[in-house]
Amino acid sequence: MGHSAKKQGSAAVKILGGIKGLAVFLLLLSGVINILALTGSFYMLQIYDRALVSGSIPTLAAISVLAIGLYMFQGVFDIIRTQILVRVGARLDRRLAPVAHQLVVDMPRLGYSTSEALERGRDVDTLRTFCGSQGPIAIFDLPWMPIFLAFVYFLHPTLGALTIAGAFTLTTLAIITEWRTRNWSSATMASTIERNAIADSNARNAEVLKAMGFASRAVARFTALNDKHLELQTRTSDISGTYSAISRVLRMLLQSAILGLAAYLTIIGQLSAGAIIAATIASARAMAPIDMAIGNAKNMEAARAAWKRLRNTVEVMENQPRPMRLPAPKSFLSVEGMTISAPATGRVLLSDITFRAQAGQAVGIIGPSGGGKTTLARALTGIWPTLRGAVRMDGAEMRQWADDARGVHIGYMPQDVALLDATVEENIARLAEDPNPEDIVEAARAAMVHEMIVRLPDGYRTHLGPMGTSVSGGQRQRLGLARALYGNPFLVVLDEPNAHLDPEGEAALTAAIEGVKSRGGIVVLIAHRPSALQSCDLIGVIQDGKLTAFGPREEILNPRRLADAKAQPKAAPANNVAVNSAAPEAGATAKSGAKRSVAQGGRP
Ligand SMILES: Nc1ncnc2c1ncn2[C@@H]1O[C@H](COP(=O)(O)OP(=O)(O)OP(=O)(O)O)[C@@H](O)[C@H]1O
Repeated sequence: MGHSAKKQGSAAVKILGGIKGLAVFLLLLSGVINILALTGSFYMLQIYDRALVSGSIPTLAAISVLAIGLYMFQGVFDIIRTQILVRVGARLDRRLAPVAHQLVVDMPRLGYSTSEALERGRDVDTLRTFCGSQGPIAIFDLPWMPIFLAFVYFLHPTLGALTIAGAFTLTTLAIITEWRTRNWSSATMASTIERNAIADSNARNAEVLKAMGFASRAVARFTALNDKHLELQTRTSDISGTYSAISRVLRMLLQSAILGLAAYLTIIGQLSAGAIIAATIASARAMAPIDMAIGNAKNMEAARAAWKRLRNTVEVMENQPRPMRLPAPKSFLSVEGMTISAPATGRVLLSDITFRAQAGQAVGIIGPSGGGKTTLARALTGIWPTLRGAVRMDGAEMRQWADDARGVHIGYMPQDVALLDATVEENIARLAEDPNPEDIVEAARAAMVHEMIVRLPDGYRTHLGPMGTSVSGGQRQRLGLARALYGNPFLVVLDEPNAHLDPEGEAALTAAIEGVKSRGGIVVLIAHRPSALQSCDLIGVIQDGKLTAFGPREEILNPRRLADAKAQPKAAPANNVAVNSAAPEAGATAKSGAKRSVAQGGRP
């Protein structure tokens, strides 16, 4: 507990570095503003008890000039305070936005919905907006309340006692408001995420909804969640609105009570006439921050929750070790007893996978749908961490590389290639700031997509639109291949790269694989169609989360075995035949094959 509190403290210190000093300054500035806010009360006292009694116009003029001067000072300090708060908000935003966005990028990969991830990004907005609102002003004014209480007490102890009782009641009300809105606010937040996740999913499936005419049902599903969200929001607003109204009424009641009590004290000769108004003004001013805090309870709670989440995020990010820079890998890839679980559910998807490939080799991974091939690709590229065992490049485990440094040596083409909302050039060069055009063209040529790109309206500078939707499925895959090959990475993982490819595209793919092999890279190719496996030296079969066979291609894709498999009556689709039928048998030999190939450094 103590340890984690200390860590949280250090995260907070890091974010708030420099801002804490400003907060102390703001607190002192608020003190000055609050003292100056007594001007009105003092003015009343002086008018009634001095100017009117003496009947002196010069006294009246002098008091008035002094009061105007003090009011102006108060105004100037108020402006300074607001401007500082806005800048504190901006500074927090500048510090937190990159961390929050890093989280937005990381969360979907770990099984969270994109809308939940985006909500974390909005936390920064919430915090910044709060800094520019009345909320922090109320917080900075609250500690100075005793000034006004003391002033009223000084006028008459009974008036002071009444004001203190009022302040106590209103503070209790503020605490109850905060406590009552807290749970509702988090429920409202959860419902916002749920509703936005459905909106996001509907938007992504727009074409399917239109084509098969179930858009209205999708809208109805969204509407139901939206109704739930609105109900929660209404309740939260009802609660804070009710308490805000109660607090306002109480405040008015208190003000009248003070006026009445002051009048009574005047009648019985214990108070001057000027003190009646002075006491009323000062007590109203004492209550103002509490009232403001209650009025802003919803925003305060939202900001508090946002701050807590962001602070925890910073803490997690801060505690990640910063790995040392390693030399570029150039010899081998080894997977050693690797077990992978789904980050979101913890379900084991791949267990005890072991194989090895040397520089210049291509490994084909085949197996039935849902067997775990994509999971393997995610593990090899460091997208998902290993639960047990390790993936190593030249002996160094994936986590020993910082993401940026490792990524340079990895080319990855996912099953569903989605491109960034950027130009062709930026997409291929992985958003590199000042990429070498020759490298981009080299990657494009290797993916045989250069000719296609130069025919686009703006060539390499063509903007691809959201998710790269302005190019065809096949073109997108070839651009994805070019991006994977950019910078000649050591390990190129291609997840069913031939799914949308025409014969020309397949030829490009084969040439690209040969290219990577000849320059001493390693290709891991996940494929359904055996035709794509020609360039592979090794083949692994992944079934039910296990590597059931691994060895030289000729051994695993034995033509006799294939023929035998085809002859079997229950043969599945051609591309799965080799996998489904040959695997168990191959598994027996290839498991030893796998061991042999590991022992021999992966050479067939
Ligand atoms: N993000 C995820 N969270 C939880 N389970 C997952 C996730 N992704 C995949 N799975 C599960 O892991 C198993 C393996 O999936 P994977 O995508 O690796 O299969 P695959 O062999 O690539 O299949 P295909 O050939 O159809 O692409 C499946 O049972 C799937 O339901």
